[in-house]
Amino acid sequence: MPNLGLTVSATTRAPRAGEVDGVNYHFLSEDEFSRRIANGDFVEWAQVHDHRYGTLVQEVEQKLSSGSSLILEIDVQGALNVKERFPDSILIFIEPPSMEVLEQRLVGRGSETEESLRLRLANARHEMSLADRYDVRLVNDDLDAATDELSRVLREYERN
Ligand SMILES: Nc1ncnc2c1ncn2[C@@H]1O[C@H](COP(=O)(O)OP(=O)(O)OP(=O)(O)O)[C@@H](O)[C@H]1O
Ligand SMILES: Nc1nc2c(ncn2[C@@H]2O[C@H](COP(=O)(O)O)[C@@H](O)[C@H]2O)c(=O)[nH]1
Repeated sequence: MPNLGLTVSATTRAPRAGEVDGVNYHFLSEDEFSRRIANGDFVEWAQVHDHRYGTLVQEVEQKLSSGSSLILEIDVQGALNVKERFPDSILIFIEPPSMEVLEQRLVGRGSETEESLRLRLANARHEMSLADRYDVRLVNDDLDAATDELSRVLREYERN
């Protein structure tokens, strides 16, 4: 398995129950996020759903300097920007088995209002319409099977 580092993004979204600052995200105020943009601190950032999310240059440099390849878990806008800036990057589109299953999962998480649930589902539909711009598509039905498939894809790209 390749040596992989997962970057911790910055976001203006409020932490969910159990989320820890610096582990799940760097949780920033709107002002701080704007200041970081002006400072050139982001490799990419995007407005996703109702909040801003971005990949910090510092996170990327830190992980790369430790010899890791990087995984960015980011939205479609961010992914396409990264591909343009780093053409060697591999875009893997991880999709739910169906919109119904995605809705059940989001409702089960208990994190969304009716309004934010509708917004996330509409955005998911839009993101899925762009999935053919990705290098690989992977259906996340059974979690263990999807994890195995992701490992297989990563190993395959590591070899090439
Ligand atoms: N294979 C799976 N089986 C069961 N539940 C899953 C599986 N994969 C993800 N989930 C759960 O589904 C919910 C939604 O996950 P997902 O990553 O799609 O959410 P999200 O990050 O909010 O989506 P988005 O990228 O659209 O913002 C989470 O609670 C997650 O734990
Ligand atoms: N363009 C970016 N998108 C990001 C980044 N970090 C996360 N995300 C995407 O945001 C949504 C919502 O995430 P959630 O934690 O609120 O459910 C999801 O699609 C993430 O992939 C980022 O740094 N840049």
